[in-house]
Amino acid sequence: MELDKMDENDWKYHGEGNKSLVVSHVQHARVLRLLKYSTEDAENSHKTTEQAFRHIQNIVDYSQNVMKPLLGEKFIHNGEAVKLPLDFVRQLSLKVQQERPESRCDKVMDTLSGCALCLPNLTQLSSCCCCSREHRPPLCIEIKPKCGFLPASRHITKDIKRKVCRFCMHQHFKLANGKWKRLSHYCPLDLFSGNKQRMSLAIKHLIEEPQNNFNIFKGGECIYTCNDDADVLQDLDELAQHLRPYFLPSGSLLSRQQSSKVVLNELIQVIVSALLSTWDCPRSGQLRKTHLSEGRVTCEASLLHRDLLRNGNHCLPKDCVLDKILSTQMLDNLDIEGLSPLFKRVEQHLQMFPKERCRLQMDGPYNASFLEKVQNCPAEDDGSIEYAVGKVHQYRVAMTAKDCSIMVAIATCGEDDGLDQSLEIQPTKPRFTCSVSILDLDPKPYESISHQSRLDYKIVNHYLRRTQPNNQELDNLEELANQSLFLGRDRDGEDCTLVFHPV
Ligand SMILES: O=P(O)(O)O[C@@H]1[C@@H](OP(=O)(O)O)[C@H](OP(=O)(O)O)[C@H](O)[C@H](OP(=O)(O)O)[C@H]1OP(=O)(O)O
Ligand SMILES: Nc1ncnc2c1ncn2[C@@H]1O[C@H](COP(=O)(O)OP(=O)(O)OP(=O)(O)O)[C@@H](O)[C@H]1O
Repeated sequence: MELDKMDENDWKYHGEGNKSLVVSHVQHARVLRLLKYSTEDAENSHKTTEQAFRHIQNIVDYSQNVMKPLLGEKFIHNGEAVKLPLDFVRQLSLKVQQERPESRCDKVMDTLSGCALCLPNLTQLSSCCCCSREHRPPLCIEIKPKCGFLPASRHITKDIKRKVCRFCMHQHFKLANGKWKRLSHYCPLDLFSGNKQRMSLAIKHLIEEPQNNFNIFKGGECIYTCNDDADVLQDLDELAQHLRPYFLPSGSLLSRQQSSKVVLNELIQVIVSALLSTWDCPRSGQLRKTHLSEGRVTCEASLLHRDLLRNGNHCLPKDCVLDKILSTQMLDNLDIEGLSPLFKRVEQHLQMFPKERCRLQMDGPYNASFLEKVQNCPAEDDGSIEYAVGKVHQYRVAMTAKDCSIMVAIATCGEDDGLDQSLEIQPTKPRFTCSVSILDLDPKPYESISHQSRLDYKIVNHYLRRTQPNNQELDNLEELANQSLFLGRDRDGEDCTLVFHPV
């Protein structure tokens, strides 16, 4: 990419989240990820290009030096912080504006700094030689799985948190607040269970109600996502028509309705296989497995039949993508309730000794020493600031793993195609090669921990009110709220990307 010859016509809108907007190159498998900020911050922002560049470089460092060792080399793709010509960025912003979903237009793209993150386009298989010979463009499935376990911390004051997972409780809160109009029946604990039946159902529920947890791309174009108009149900038949050439032989005599069922089912099986694959030893019969303790793998809100939940196999092949994400999420072993007093200890320490912020790496740098603090935090609280900081760092890393996305790129391949480093799955069915990546590995700001505590309270309180009126636990919650450690302003009114808490 020649930075001095950037032309907005070579780029198109690809997608966006809460903090960044992504454009893809029309020919090369590259994307640019540009930061966004709220309109009020646009007026007040006095950030220099150097600060913006540092912010993006921090994201790169965190992904490379912290998340990559934890999640596995093979799933993480290095990005590069780049400085773009301002004129190009302004033209690009105008060009993509009309493509943006209304629900994301409360924030604007950063057109002031010219800084961005350049990444490989993960919706396109990078290591597959067969695409050149195949007419079918690669498919890519993006899943934002969210938190896959029930907390077991002794600090938990609300028993419901040991029974119903955060995602399922959060659904009710989101519905009440108008974020979504229908409940998703997806349960992350089913996806992370390692049990193929449970995983298949989890993916079926994602397809039925994708919200912001599921997208499908074909040849790099998004063909299936959540409708901005949440009243409209997803068109599964249209999706099946897109998928038909990949999963059904061309002469198939099945009716349209039958074939829809078959292809969606095939898609689900391919996704399950990819999520369970251990890239290093795909055909080894002796895969190591990660077992979770029984109580932590089933959510009472999941729609699955209790027998399946009780009797199923609950383990993930060691080192598959779900295993890596789950074990990183589980670095949060105190729950926000156990972390809050430690966060307060750190806050007080920093108030007394502001210069310690740097030594303790509260905002980075994200280097080997930061990772060392995460990995070698003492097991027991010895009352030290080092312990508190270690747990805060672990919690932030876990938050990143709870909010990342998985990209499963698949392509069909002919009989004689080589497989390179991608993995052949389902050898007896139409043949696919597949690559799995993890994206959105940004550091979560230290300050966001106070928001997490308030949000946790709101989600649980709302869920209990909704499902168990007149519950004694609510009185305890009220009391807890009054004693709340965090009296700061709610993030609902302050969330923004370019606040530049130096991360
Ligand atoms: O707190 P959660 O679980 O609602 O997660 C937020 C996500 O909401 P979700 O529940 O997935 O719809 C939220 O996603 P959406 O904007 O709702 O698509 C963001 O990913 C947010 O991260 P960040 O603050 O932008 O870095 C996420 O916030 P963090 O908690 O990761 O900071
Ligand atoms: N390297 C990539 N290749 C292809 N698509 C990408 C890539 N990075 C991001 N995307 C697409 O852009 C979307 C937004 O990116 P991303 O999730 O990083 O944004 P975000 O603002 O950090 O999200 P969040 O709301 O979780 O904070 C993704 O959901 C994905 O569809």
